[in-house]
Amino acid sequence: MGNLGDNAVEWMGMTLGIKQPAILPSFLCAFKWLRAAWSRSAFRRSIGVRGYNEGPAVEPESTMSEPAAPVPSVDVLTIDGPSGSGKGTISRRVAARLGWHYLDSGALYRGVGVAASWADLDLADPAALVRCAFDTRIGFEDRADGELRVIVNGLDATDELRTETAGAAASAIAAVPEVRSALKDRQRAFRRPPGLVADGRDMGTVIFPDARYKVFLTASPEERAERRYKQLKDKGVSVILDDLLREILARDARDANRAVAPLRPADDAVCIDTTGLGIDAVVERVLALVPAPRS
Ligand SMILES: Nc1ncnc2c1ncn2[C@@H]1O[C@H](COP(=O)(O)OP(=O)(O)OP(=O)(O)O)[C@@H](O)[C@H]1O
Ligand SMILES: Nc1ccn([C@@H]2O[C@H](COP(=O)(O)O)[C@@H](O)[C@H]2O)c(=O)n1
Repeated sequence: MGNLGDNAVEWMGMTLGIKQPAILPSFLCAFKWLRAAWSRSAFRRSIGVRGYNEGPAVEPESTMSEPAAPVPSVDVLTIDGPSGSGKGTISRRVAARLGWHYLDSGALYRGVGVAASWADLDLADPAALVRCAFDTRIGFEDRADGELRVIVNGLDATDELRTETAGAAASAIAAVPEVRSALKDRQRAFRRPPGLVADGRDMGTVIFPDARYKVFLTASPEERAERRYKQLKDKGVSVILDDLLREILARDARDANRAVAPLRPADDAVCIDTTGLGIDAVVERVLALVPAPRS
């Protein structure tokens, strides 16, 4: 398997079966960055600079059984990318800095996957999975220590959700088109003033195609596996690095090659390769795209 995470063009090349010369992806990414920066600054001039609003960075309680109508006028920053590229970490920090809401869309897929396994559902039974997607209550609690806890059907399932087993189950059910449809409105319901940072695989392409700001994060598979390894080790979970790398590559391949909403950068996304870049540096790179006064 080639390096899946270097940049957006490589992802597209993989999907199309084209092998890109090594230099081309970086060049095209840089070109896209410049083009996007140009159009954003032109747009900014036409509307003026928005004000800063204080607001919760995290959806306090799921509204999933009663999705609100989407509010297209509310600013959205989408952050898509493969597993371990840092979407969750960067999105939470950026949302906190902007005072915007935050949507961890992967937690929805993971939550449904875990609920399906609790109910002993057959992952190959789409009808049962769709029912489960509609019935599962998923809420988020922002802890004082900055950790986001995920509550599935009233139970704190955060630790179970973060396992690679839950990730693989989520990836399997996420390939079922009807499950994706069932979760669409729930995700759009997170779009509320003053703004939303949404992380996932199809935030910029399918769920919020009209988002004003779009980022696609990548990093080499090896670095992503190392990050995950360290993350799990810090939590006292014993894992083997090579196994993690294999699992991450398998999940990336499934997410990128599925028929519906495959993992890929939106045409107007800014690609950031975070290999060798620290968290703070990535946060600043993302914040630089959003022209709002902030602390
Ligand atoms: N730029 C970075 N440099 C070093 N470590 C990072 C960086 N970004 C994220 N990390 C760390 O990598 C780990 C995985 O990050 P995170 O969970 O945010 O990735 P993700 O893209 O949301 O993954 P997934 O899609 O599997 O949920 C975390 O421990 C996080 O602290
Ligand atoms: N917008 C999304 C978000 C997630 N998925 C699927 O869920 C899996 C777990 O997501 P994490 O971000 O928590 O790692 C992921 O591998 C995808 O299969 C999705 O399809 N669309």
